[in-house]
Amino acid sequence: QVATPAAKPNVVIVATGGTIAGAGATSANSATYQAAKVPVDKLIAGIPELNAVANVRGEQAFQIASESFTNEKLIQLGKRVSALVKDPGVDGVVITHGTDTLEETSFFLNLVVHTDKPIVVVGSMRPGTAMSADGMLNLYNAVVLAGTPSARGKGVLVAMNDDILTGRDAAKRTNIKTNAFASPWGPLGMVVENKAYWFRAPVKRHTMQSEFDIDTLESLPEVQIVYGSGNMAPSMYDAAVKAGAKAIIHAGTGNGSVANYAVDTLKKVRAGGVHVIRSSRIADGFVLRNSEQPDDQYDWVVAHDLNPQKAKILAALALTKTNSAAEIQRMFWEY
Ligand SMILES: NC(=O)C[C@H](N)C(=O)O
Repeated sequence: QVATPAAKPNVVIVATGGTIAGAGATSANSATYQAAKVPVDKLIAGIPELNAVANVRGEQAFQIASESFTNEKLIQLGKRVSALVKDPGVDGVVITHGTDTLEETSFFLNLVVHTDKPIVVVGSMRPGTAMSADGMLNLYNAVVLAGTPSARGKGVLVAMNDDILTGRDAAKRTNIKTNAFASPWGPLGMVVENKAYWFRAPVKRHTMQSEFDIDTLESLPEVQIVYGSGNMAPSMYDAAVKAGAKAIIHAGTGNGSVANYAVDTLKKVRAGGVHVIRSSRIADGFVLRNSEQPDDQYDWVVAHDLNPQKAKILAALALTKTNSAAEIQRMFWEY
């Protein structure tokens, strides 16, 4: 009796642009190129091996370098992904994305799309025209992962440089090398030769367990980041408030520390109804309540292990639900 081959999974690639869709003048241009040039159908046609692992079709959501993402684009992308995963004919979704803000988008989708189907965000550090371009294998691995049943229920995933990272933690650590992405808590696993190997699973709330739902979201409150350093200008916080921020992420030095000459300004910001959330500018930051500053007394929030750009995403979503600092802090512990 001849075994019938397992049906190939149906995977949709939603393209947004980035270097994975980039093109350089010569094959030696690995760092000088134009992002967001190659359309999704050409990306797919460039990897005929995809046909062996999944039934793939592409959609072009945007064609931008990801530094140009906005809240409106995040919501538009989230709604499209949410609609796709509701389709019983779709087994998984891959999103091709620039690497600059890939970590924000992957965390956002991890928080707002209610599905246990694999959603895999992927990018590349070199354009497809460069020697040793990384986009082809990254995209191939992402499609393999999106069609892998064991990838279900693990939240949004990031497939870069053979690693499987959680969309919650994945962060860009360098702007030139192909091993650009890492998580403070390590990868979940690896994709090697069409197969996903798992070594850990996420424990924070995501997707199906999330209280945030893209289907009920139409906009996000303004949140801005102020970068901490020596010789700060406290007026930067006032400028963020003037720009309409409903929360300010303080990307502090070390423990999320605040310069003594800036504390009064931040206390005034809080007194004016804008939330203050202490994160850290360092890689792998970990900010504890009442360390360095009396957060309880000032009614401030700490970002826990979330870097400033990820804290910005969660703070914006939190503000769609509550204006209580205590409730916002609960969300930073749980997601
Ligand atoms: N590697 C990349 O994708 C960088 C590019 N600036 C982007 O984020 O779109």
